[in-house]
Amino acid sequence: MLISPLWRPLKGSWSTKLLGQIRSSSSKRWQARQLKDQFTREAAVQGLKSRAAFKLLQIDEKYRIFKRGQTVVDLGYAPGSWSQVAVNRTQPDGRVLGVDIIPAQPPKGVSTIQGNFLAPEIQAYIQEFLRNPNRGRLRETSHDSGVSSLEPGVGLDQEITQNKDAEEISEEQKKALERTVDVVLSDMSEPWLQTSGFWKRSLSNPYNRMMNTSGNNFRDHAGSMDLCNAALQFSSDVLKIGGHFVCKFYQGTEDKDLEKRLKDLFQKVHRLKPESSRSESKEAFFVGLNRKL
Ligand SMILES: C[S@@+](CC[C@H](N)C(=O)[O-])C[C@H]1O[C@@H](n2cnc3c(N)ncnc32)[C@H](O)[C@@H]1O
Repeated sequence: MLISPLWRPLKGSWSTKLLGQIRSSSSKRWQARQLKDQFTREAAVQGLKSRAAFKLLQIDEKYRIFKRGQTVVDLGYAPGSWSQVAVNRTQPDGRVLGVDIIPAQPPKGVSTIQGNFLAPEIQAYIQEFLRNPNRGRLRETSHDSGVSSLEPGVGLDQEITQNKDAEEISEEQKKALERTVDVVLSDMSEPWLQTSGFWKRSLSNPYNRMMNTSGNNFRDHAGSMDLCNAALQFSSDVLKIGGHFVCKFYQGTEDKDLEKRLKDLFQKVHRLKPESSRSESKEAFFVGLNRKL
C-alpha cells in the first residue's frame, strides 16, 4: 500500500502547525474564515478527501486512539477522509472497514460496504465480515515468498481459545470471541435526499449527491442521537476490551443520556469540539476510551 510521504509526519503534524498559524492572526472574523479556508485547502494539498480529516487528527493527537495493526470500523465513511487517517495510523498491518449508505469510491487500503447501518441485515453482514480477523487486512509482500498472510489478532480472544475446554466456554466468553474491533468511528449524519446535480455520476465526490445537515437543529440533533446510539450498541457487540469509540453528534437535549450510556461502556468519556469543526455548527464529538469488560 502506498501512502504519500506527506502523510507520514505524526509529531508536530499538519493540524498542529496549521492551528498555530491560525491562532496568531489578529481579526476574529478573518481568523474564522482562515480556519475554514485553510483546513479545506490543506486537505486538498495533502490528498485528503475532505477537511473532516482534521477533526479526527486533532482527536487522535489528544487521545492517541490509533495504533499500528488495529481493526477500525468507520461508520458513515464517505467521502473517506477519516478512513484515510485510520489507514495511515494503523498501517502496514491494520484493517479499515468503511460503511456508508451512499455509494462512494473506497479510499486506498479500505474495504467498504454500502448499506444503511440502521438496517439489522447490514449490521449482521458487517459483523460477519469482522468475525474473521484477517478479512479485509492487507497482505504483506515478502521478498522471498511472494504474498504472505498476517497472523490473526491476539489478546483476550486468543487467551480464551487457548484456555477453552470447548464445551466449557461461557456465553460471555463466546461473545468476547466475536469482538475483533479496536476502534469504532462514527461520523454519520442523517443524509438528505438529493435535490440537484443528478446529471453528475460521481463516486469520488458523494457530497454532490447528498447533503449532511438539514439546517434544522432539532432534526439534526434527533437524527444524530439515533445514529450515535446505534453505533454505540454496535460497539458493545464488536469492540474488544480496551477498544475506543469516536462519534460525531449534534448537540441538544438528549446528548446527556448518550453520554451516560457511553460512561457505562468506557472507562473514560470526553466531549469535545475540535478547532477544525466549524464554530457555527452544533456538531461536537464524544470519545470513549478503553472499553470495559
Ligand atoms: C459527514 S459525512 C462523513 C464524512 C467522513 N467521515 C469523511 O471524513 O469523509 C456523513 C456520512 O454519513 C453517512 N450516513 C448517514 N446515515 C447513514 C446510515 N444510516 N448508514 C450509513 N451511512 C450513513 C452519509 O451518507 C455521509 O456520507
